Amino acid sequence: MRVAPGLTRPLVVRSTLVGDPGDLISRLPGTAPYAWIRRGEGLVAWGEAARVTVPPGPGRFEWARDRLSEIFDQAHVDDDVRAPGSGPVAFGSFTFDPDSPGSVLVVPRTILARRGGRAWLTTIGEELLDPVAPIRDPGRIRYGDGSLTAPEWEHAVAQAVRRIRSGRLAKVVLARDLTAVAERPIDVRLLLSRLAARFPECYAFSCAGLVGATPELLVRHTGETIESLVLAGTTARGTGTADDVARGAALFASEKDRQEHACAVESVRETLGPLCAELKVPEEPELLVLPNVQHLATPVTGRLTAGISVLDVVAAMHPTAAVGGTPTRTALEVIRELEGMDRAGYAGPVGWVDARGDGEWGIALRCAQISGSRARLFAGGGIMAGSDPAAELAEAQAKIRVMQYALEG
Ligand SMILES: C=C(O[C@@H]1C=C(C(=O)O)C=C[C@H]1O)C(=O)O
Repeated sequence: MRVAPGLTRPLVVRSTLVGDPGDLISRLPGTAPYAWIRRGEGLVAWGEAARVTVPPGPGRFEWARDRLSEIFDQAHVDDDVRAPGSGPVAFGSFTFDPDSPGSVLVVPRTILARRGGRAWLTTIGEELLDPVAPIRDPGRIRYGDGSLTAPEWEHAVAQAVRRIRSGRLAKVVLARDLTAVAERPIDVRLLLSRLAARFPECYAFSCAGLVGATPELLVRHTGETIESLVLAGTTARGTGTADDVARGAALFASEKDRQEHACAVESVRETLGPLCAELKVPEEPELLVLPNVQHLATPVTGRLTAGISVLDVVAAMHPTAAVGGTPTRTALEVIRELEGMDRAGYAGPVGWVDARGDGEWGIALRCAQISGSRARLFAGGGIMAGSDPAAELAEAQAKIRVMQYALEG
């Protein structure tokens, strides 16, 4: 754990109600912004009061929770707001693979939040004046292959299908990466504002260089209540209304996609069941229509038995079969073997947690890892016995377009 220079421990935290701050993203000063926003509500943050660098390995979520509790328990908190996300908050990103380095929790120095029509400001230590630097366009973007070319990735999908047909596993999610190089440094705020405007249904997020707009809520924890939105099963948007509706109906009727979705819902039911006194899982999925794709979606709600942190729920749930596969352990082996890359934060949990243990965590999809003028874009899809490599490649490309749009407008 590291406390920022110039700050004393214990941290001195103050949350106060403020007038409507307008568009939250426009208030971000520029360097290393943090964000979690949906439909104009959520949290933006900047600066760094403390950082927990999480070592890889089993038990990493519990380890991170304990280090964070040490910081939060000692803090002097003056909180007039008393809402989920008021008082000290940590933003976090965990790698998909427990054995990969790069998981982190950061307690920002300044947080601006809006929830249910109220807005508040949380500051740690002395209030700093953070001038908002103008947003700059990154200029032309040049793309390149990541670890695998498109044909190599199709080949990996075909191999996954063979492993599934041989009975080794029922489902595996395979992903690929693309590289992007801009003419100038990439301003995360530009990506966030484009994503939030175009994908208001999704959670626009930014944490430690991982930026995206995910439709998939891993878990929202408020008091005793938890919510999750399970996604799996995807089709493209149509060329017109009739085509759009027909594609949605075909997705809903597709046995392959319904089975793929059922795997994801089952993995969530199995992990949340033991934690909940009550768990509601609808019998049938809904259709979630996004600007680029349509998904089968199941909203799950539950009431927790014990007062546990959202990080404990994340620990139990990750990786769901929406991004890993069924059975999980075999799917992880196949992913490591066939993808030829480290997913880093892609498909890992990303979100925030407060000192009460409330928080919101998504699965980091439709995202890119940004570093200066470079980006690594990721997307994938669930592979079943009936998957067609060319169709899977097209689906991954449709998903990757989210971040291409964020970069290019
Ligand atoms: C793996 C991704 O998305 C996941 C896979 C889906 C699918 O295969 O149908 C749908 C939603 C997500 O759970 C991605 O966006 O990269």
